[in-house]
Amino acid sequence: MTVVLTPYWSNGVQKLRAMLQRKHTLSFSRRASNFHRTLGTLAPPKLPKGLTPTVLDDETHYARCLAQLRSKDKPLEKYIYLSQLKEHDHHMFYKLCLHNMPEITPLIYTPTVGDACIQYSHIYRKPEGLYLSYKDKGNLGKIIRNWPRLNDARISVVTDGSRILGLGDLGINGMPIAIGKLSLYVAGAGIRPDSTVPIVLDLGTNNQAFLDDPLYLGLRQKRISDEEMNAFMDEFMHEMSTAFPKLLVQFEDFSTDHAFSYLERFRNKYPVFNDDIQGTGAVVLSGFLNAAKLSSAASGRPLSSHRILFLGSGSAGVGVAMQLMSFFKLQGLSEEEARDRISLVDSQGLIYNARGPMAEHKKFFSRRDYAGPPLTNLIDIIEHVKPTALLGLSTIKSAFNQQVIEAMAELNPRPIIFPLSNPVRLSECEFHEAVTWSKGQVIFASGSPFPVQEYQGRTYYPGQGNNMYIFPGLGLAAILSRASTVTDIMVEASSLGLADSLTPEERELDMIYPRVERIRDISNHIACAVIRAAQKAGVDRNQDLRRMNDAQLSDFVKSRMWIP
Ligand SMILES: NC(=O)c1ccc[n+]([C@@H]2O[C@H](COP(=O)([O-])OP(=O)(O)OC[C@H]3O[C@@H](n4cnc5c(N)ncnc54)[C@H](O)[C@@H]3O)[C@@H](O)[C@H]2O)c1
Ligand SMILES: O=C(O)C[C@H](O)C(=O)O
Ligand SMILES: [Mg+2]
Repeated sequence: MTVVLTPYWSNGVQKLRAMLQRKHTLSFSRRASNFHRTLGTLAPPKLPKGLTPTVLDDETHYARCLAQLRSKDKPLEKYIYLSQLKEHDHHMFYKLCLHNMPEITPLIYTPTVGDACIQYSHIYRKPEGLYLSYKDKGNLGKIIRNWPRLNDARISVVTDGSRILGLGDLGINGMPIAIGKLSLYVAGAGIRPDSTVPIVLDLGTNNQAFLDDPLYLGLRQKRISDEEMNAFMDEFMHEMSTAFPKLLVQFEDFSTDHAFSYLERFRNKYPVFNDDIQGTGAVVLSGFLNAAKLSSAASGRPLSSHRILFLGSGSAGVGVAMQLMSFFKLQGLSEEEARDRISLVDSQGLIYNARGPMAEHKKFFSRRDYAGPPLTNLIDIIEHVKPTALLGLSTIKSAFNQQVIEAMAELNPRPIIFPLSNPVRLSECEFHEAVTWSKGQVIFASGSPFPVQEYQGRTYYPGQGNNMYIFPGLGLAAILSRASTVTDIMVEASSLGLADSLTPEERELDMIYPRVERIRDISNHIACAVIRAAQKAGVDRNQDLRRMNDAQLSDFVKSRMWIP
């Protein structure tokens, strides 16, 4: 056996202990002779004094870390603990994640990551990603090349912090969103930790409280103009593609206008996708496919007869509405007919043509068959549209109140209610409310997690309609197939793959999304579907995968997943 001691010594005694423990179970300082025997001819190294007599073995240390985590009362303290664990021992961090997904996901991701963002400049310990500011313009290439693992980089989540969850403009404090998404890439799809690059673009902030906060880490200036931002983004994307030729870029939490405009500007030039538009669209289409079947089974009405009402018409609302067009097209409806099944509401009420000028992204779904007067009350809108499904991407807490849920339950034996805004405190309604007010009939999915609910002797399982089910598998597929672009068909394939991944037991329980504990299997399933879609579109630069049959492809995807 070859044992190279030097690097372990230089890295510290704890790592030597960990290495030894992985191979042997000996108590290092007490049994030096044993140690000597096990390592053959190597002389026992001189140990620094003062170590614990018990060697850390993985299982005991895992139990210790979990106990340390659980000993903290506040989610934000748990977040800080986990960040430090990740920095110091990323194997243990991901082991904890993988074995406790339902407990840890809400800590490293929504809802706690929202608090971590708000507090970021206060809880900050050390840099955890790449920070590029407007002051660096003209020099972005040099700074990007400072990234220590240039050749390993495969996936970057980039935010400009301008619309973090439903919390608004958080400037440079958006960094934890990029970090959290990438942690889920690693946990959920086995992307190698070394290949992830979290990036925040600091282009100023319009958040006055942050500008006034002496601890705020970002530039102390208002956001730059659209023209300045376009020039910055062009330089940024160009430099990223030359520094990291194999990188996929995920745009995250850009304010709605920029979310749409940068997706259009770059999607045919570089491998990029927008998580809030495309990832959310895919995850909701998937849940809706399963929900509509349950709802139609109860009502006896065909799938093609569903009508969907959206509260919220930003990047997420419109992104989901666009993706749900596929639901109706899959039922044989034309583009026109599909569009007529979808109605959108924004802060001024139902969106219709005669209302007057509107943002570009709202025009497609603006109703032509209604001339006014303006409908601003949600109950009036529900009575007018008679939806089978009500989806919330509005950031308006409690917008789906008792009256709203009861109105939906009156119209439908099994109403579909998806309050998708994040974090949990901005959710349009809570799970227990939807269950109680609909008398147990609701088919429910929310953006952030809610606990399981008992109602009249039955257990109800909330779905989590969050893009976290999609992006890990979609990203893994794009990386393994070396996709030159991320096409709409690939995004749709991720959605159909997810819808298809429920087990018979999950379906039996009326679940519309699979259990998050199975995330790696789900990501594998999604990745295979997306790779096939990339192959059909001819955007796969790694064409070796074309020769594999489905079983071989799935084994290959699994074999490429990093395991802590
Ligand atoms: N579940 C998920 O996976 C997921 C994914 C992406 C975004 N989201 C959530 O969706 C929400 C919206 O994101 P976005 O990017 O579209 O933001 P956005 O700010 O662009 O959109 C919000 C929309 O809500 C509308 N709105 C605001 N107040 C309203 C009111 N009183 N009545 C009706 N409509 C109102 C606005 O007009 C706008 O159309 C956020 O909370 C975000 O966290 C969830
Ligand atoms: O980050 C999330 O939890 C989902 C989504 O991307 C959002 O912006 O809300
Ligand atoms: Mg987002």
